[in-house]
Amino acid sequence: MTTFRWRPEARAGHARAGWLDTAHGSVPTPTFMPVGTAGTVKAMTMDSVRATGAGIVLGNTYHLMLRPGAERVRALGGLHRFMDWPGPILTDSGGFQVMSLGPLRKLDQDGVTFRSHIDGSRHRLTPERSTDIQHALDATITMCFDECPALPAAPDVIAKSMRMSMRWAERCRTAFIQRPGYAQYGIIQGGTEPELRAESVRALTGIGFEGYAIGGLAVGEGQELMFATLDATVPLIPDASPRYLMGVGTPDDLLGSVERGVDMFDCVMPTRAGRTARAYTERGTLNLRNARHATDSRPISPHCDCLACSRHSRAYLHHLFRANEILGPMLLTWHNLAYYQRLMRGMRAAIVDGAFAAHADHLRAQWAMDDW
Ligand SMILES: O=c1nc[nH]c2cc3[nH]c(NCCN4CCCCC4)nc3cc12
Ligand SMILES: [Zn+2]
Repeated sequence: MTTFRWRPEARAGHARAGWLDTAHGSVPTPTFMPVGTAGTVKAMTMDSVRATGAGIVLGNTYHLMLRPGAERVRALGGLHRFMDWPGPILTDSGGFQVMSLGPLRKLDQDGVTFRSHIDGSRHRLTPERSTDIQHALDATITMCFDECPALPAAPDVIAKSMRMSMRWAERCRTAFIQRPGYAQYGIIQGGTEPELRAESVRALTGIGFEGYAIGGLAVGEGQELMFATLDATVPLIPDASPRYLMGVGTPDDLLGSVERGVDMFDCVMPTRAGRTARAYTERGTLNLRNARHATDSRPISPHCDCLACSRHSRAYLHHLFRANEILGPMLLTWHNLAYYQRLMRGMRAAIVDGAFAAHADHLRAQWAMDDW
């Protein structure tokens, strides 16, 4: 019987390398979760997701409750069976997606009523309903139902929103069905206000969760304010608990956040960029639609073992995107996810080897050289 827990392996300042043990296997941290919104990592098979080195993927309550429906996924054996992903799955709780996707929504102290962006049908999410849906999906890690306020916002607006999310966290914890190897994460809110962040951490650790997410960021506040908020918040989270920064981010965001003690990440950037001809490399990004790649026989990256880099040239990817061929997004999404996984593995190895500071300098120097 597996107990859900994060095990430390090595440290470098606030940065940590460890293992996340779950009912669906153990994952090395720090870890990047490919976004599998509607039960698929867009343009990827689950075998190719595994081949990139991913250990855990993210699904979305909002999308899956609208289509195909949580009860249907439960009847078909849960999300692991449905999408044929045997590893751990974390599901976001839906509040953020309703506020950013759902047209016509009404927020009240009890939850949110909204219309589906797919067919306009009416739906309601509450802390209990979101928790029940994530149980029906058989999510390995269930996220609390919260409100992510738009930034910038006045401190009293942030405080009111955070305190409502803390009341919702209590209701989520009550509704959560505890099972060995499964987890529920509280989501820390409080905008960019250190005192409100501290109040939120106290509220959530008072309830007690298997892990803690830093929510309410990557909503336009900018990297400097995001890092300052991490500096004020992460040290207050119990050391033995896994920390997850939601919606982040660029390679530079990931490096700075790992430096500040974050263990888990998710972001649509590598997959969305893969569909829009933007390639991530050790020296920054490339727009492969650009004519300068039309005759370039080199791989996207000489350091990459993905299908695109081992078998094809930049010229071929350029052609595929110019011709609007489906293989373009497939190959480039694979490459971008492989790059993100290689970045996480490299940071982890440097922490274990006691060389993290030097590795961070090397990464930043490389990204500054966009000369290929
Ligand atoms: O506070 C949150 N609670 C629940 N889920 C969240 C998801 C989030 N995703 C983001 N940011 C996503 C940023 N991403 C960057 C690439 C383009 C699309 C948006 N902040 C979040 C905060 C939250
Ligand atoms: Zn590659």
